[in-house]
Amino acid sequence: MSVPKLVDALASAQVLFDRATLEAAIERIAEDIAQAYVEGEVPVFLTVMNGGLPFAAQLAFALGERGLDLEFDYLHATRYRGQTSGSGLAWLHRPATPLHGRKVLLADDILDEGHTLLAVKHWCEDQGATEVRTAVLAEKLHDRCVEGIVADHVGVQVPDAYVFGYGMDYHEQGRNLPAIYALGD
Ligand SMILES: O=P(O)(O)OC[C@H]1O[C@H](OP(=O)(O)OP(=O)(O)O)[C@H](O)[C@@H]1O
Ligand code: HPA
Repeated sequence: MSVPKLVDALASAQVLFDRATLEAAIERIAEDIAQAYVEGEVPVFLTVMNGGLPFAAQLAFALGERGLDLEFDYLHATRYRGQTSGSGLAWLHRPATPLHGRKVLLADDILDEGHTLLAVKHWCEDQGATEVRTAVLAEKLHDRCVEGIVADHVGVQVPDAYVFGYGMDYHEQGRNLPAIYALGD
């Protein structure tokens, strides 16, 4: 089966948030997060790959600028696998850093139905993390979110449409677009 083309999606897509707006949102999140830790604390900073990568990188710099050191690790859990609707969550990589007794800061691109963040948060707690703080660049507005998960820090709210760019893929394309787009009809 042929892969839908990014160029065709872009032709009918709508820009929801441009780069400057997203960068400002990340600075705002960083300000709040930096205040949530006491001096000298070093949380384990877990990037949820792949989509969380651009957001996590920018957030990490913004936190470094504010004097918060981070211990980096990452995980890869996926339930969309390049498609525009989700199914069962598959773990492709788990963090190697022991989480027992540690504070964890999770960074992901989007909280949509919430299954991914909820499962990852529970897993960190099962590993013995003393606190799991969650930060997402975007939160999708609808009433299909699984119970028990609310992101602690949210950059922007997006409408109930498939969105891509700034880490999020359109059939594994467009992750490095420096804006968030909503897919058109
Ligand atoms: O709130 P949910 O409905 O669970 O969806 C959110 C998750 O879906 C996307 O990951 P995806 O499965 O597409 O993996 P990817 O980051 O590798 O693209 C996104 O990066 C989040 O991790
Ligand atoms: O709207 C979305 N776009 C990209 N990836 C996603 N993962 C969950 N929802 C989305």
